[in-house]
Amino acid sequence: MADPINTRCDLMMFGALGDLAQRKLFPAMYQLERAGLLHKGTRILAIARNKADSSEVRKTLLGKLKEHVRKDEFDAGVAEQFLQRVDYQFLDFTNPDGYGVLNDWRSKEPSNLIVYMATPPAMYGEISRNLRGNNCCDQNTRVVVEKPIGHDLESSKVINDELGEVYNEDQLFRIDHYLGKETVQNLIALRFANNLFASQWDQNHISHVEISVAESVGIEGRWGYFDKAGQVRDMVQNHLLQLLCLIAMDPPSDLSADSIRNEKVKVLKAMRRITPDMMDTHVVRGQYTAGTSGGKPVPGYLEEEGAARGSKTETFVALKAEIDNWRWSGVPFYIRTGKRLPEKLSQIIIHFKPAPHYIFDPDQKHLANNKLIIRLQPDEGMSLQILTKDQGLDKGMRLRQGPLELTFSETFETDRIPDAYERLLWEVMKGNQYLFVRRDEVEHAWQWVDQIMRNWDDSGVPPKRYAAGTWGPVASIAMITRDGRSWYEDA
Ligand SMILES: NC(=O)C1=CN([C@@H]2O[C@H](COP(=O)(O)OP(=O)(O)OC[C@H]3O[C@@H](n4cnc5c(N)ncnc54)[C@H](OP(=O)(O)O)[C@@H]3O)[C@@H](O)[C@H]2O)C=CC1
Ligand SMILES: O=C1O[C@H](COP(=O)(O)O)[C@@H](O)[C@H](O)[C@H]1O
Repeated sequence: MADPINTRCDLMMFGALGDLAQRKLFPAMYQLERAGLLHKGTRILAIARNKADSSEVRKTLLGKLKEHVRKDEFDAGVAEQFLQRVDYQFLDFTNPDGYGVLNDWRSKEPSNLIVYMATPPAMYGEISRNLRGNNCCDQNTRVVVEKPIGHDLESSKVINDELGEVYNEDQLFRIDHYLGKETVQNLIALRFANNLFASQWDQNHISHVEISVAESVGIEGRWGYFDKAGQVRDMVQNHLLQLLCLIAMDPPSDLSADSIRNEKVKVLKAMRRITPDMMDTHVVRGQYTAGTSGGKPVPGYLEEEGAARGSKTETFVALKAEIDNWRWSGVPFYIRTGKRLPEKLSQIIIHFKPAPHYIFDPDQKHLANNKLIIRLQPDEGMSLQILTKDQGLDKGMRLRQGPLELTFSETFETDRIPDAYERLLWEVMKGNQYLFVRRDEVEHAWQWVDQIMRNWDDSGVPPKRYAAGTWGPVASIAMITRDGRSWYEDA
């Protein structure tokens, strides 16, 4: 068990009554309380624009904790203790004159301050200026901002500039919640603690890599947000490119934030631009139509609540990415992500090249490459597919493929895997930036995805349809089949 934070820090939560705060952030802080990790003096100021008082908001938060914390992890006593830390302040974030009360709250018991902006990103600059204008922040303030930062490179620069006017880079904690997932951090351990893999991790030994992040949910009532974003901005620009970087980066010299971030940036810079002539072979965009999910009928994207007719926003994308550097030359990274796919499943598959000289049954040659399957969620673990001799006198030297299997929950008898936001909030309190994204990472990632979206805008070609409950448009299967390969579950 980790030790509680020994320096007190207080938290101002902007957007405290929004979806993210209620569903993820308060439950995560409740879990830190349950684990005894919060400093006993830590206070939380929930800030939103609903006119309410602290006791009403505590009641609302209690209801949300009951809804979003697993039943066997909910303890009324811990919830009560946690909610005692919470005060509420209503405020229109755009009104600079309202921020004085925040300063009063802060100066009652000064401490290190964390400002969490669970608000639309366009507000980050204004909130920051208003905080500074009212002396609510200083050089020790840590500021947490959510993704996506902007909707393209240009708008992200504006937001980053606005944040940079008030805070130094070492005060900024840009969230990508995938970096808070235990299994994603495990990629660093897998690669750099096991020389077995480190020595095989390049184009000499790996033929291609697959990264799939499939969601069974649709857009969950978030049409207003999602239709402006789409799956590339919502998932690829951040989560999938971060996964790709962790798989592709060179070994960092240590575990410091900048060593890791420097290596990730090198990968992003080496990614080959996808030009208009590559769109047919390297990119597939899709949009779901009516179908089924969990055995029940579900509407298509254009029939979701609040939908506008004729939207071309993608709910699925498959990409063939290439990294032009010494390590990865000629090794495609096939990535795909979508909503309303058959199941929730995030996995990375490393396909190793076959042995240089094959001596077994020619009919079995297709089996002859090892695969490392890294399951990020659910059923976290990994499996190395290796070839052995089929047992029995009659089998000769026939081969069979089987797994060396590591399922974390079984092998390590883990009680529970903490939610990403628990880890991330805990790291912010400790002031560790290694699981957060630096400005140049965000901007290089935008640069790469922007050209894809520009190509879509220029061509005007609509997304390909796929029925909810299927693995995306058939074109995504054709994209990988053309290279003589298949997505792992089809193999
Ligand atoms: N929800 C999610 O699952 C995820 C969200 N994010 C990011 O997190 C951030 C928050 O998202 P989400 O919680 O979904 O958004 P919501 O719209 O649900 O919440 C935003 C909150 O900010 C408040 N707000 C907006 N403008 C003002 C204002 N001028 N004055 C006072 N309050 C204001 C809203 O109040 P009101 O309700 O009155 O409008 C609401 O409480 C976004 O940056 C999003 O991209 C990232 C990953 C996942
Ligand atoms: O950031 C986001 O992530 C979720 C998927 O996260 P996961 O932890 O459940 O895999 C996605 O549904 C959402 O649209 C996106 O904004």
